[in-house]
Amino acid sequence: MAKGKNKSLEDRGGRPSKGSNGHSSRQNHRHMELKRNGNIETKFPVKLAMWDFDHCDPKKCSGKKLERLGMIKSLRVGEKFQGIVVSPNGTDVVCPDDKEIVEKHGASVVECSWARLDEVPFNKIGGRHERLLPYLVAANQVNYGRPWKLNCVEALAACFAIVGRVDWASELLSHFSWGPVFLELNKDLLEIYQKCTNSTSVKEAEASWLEKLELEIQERKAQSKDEDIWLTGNVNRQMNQLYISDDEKEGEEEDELSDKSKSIHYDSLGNVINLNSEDDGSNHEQLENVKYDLLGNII
Ligand SMILES: C[S@@+](CC[C@H](N)C(=O)[O-])C[C@H]1O[C@@H](n2cnc3c(N)ncnc32)[C@H](O)[C@@H]1O
Repeated sequence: MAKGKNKSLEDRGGRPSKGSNGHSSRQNHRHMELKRNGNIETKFPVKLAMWDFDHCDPKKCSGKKLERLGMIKSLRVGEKFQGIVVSPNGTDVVCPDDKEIVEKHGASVVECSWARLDEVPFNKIGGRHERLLPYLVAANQVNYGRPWKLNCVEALAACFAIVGRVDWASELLSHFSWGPVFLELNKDLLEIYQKCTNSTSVKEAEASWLEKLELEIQERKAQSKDEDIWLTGNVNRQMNQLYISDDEKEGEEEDELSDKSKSIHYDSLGNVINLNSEDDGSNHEQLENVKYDLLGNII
């Protein structure tokens, strides 16, 4: 047990500190350890934070990995964040004009499951600068090749890259074997977003990119009448297997999609909007059979 000045409030009989999930959390102990080691908040040039709802397996979760590395701070429900909050609850998208806020106050994310967003008390978290991300494609092993649904480290890196801090984005992603692929995969698009100014101009750039993609898809479909490459599935996803270490493969988080996904469609955040009514979302077995096109639609 901790002694003297290292004793936690809990050890001293005070009220246990709580994480976002309301538990007296191991994270706090980890924070104490990191503080004692002098590691916390010294490992990244700006503040990184997350509200962690403990929906994911700690071994598989990018936010938790950043926490283990001493790079990100866990926030409590009720606590607000001054910097950019990259969140599904945003309305505007991250834009280069956000650079000053990012450099001054940092960036945060909401560590939760995409399938359980309705359990997140968005009114009790967040801040003045909540932002969506524009169209970008995930490189993580769970949602590889899938647009919009980035994991936490990708979301933070995307925010940094859009405001022109690619150096910070690279540094964050360098801790994940697949991480650098995120910047490669999205290089052209990130360069386009970096040339924008405000949220409206990023949305316009996104719209014209999506239009271009849609055209490419139509052209490819027309060209491949006999030999339909779309039937071969998400080529990006297959390629990604090359980048995954055995450790990470073991740690893969299952997606929340069911085998009834042929009738699933997504909104602009990649959320399911017409899940078959009798589907309780519990059947994960067919995940590997789910294929996406470049717009994130199930094919
Ligand atoms: C839903 S969590 C999933 C985390 C995942 N389990 C992991 O290992 O990192 C991903 C978080 O990243 C941020 N994020 C990812 N993609 C986003 C987007 N397109 N718009 C806004 N926020 C996004 C949000 O904070 C979101 O809650």
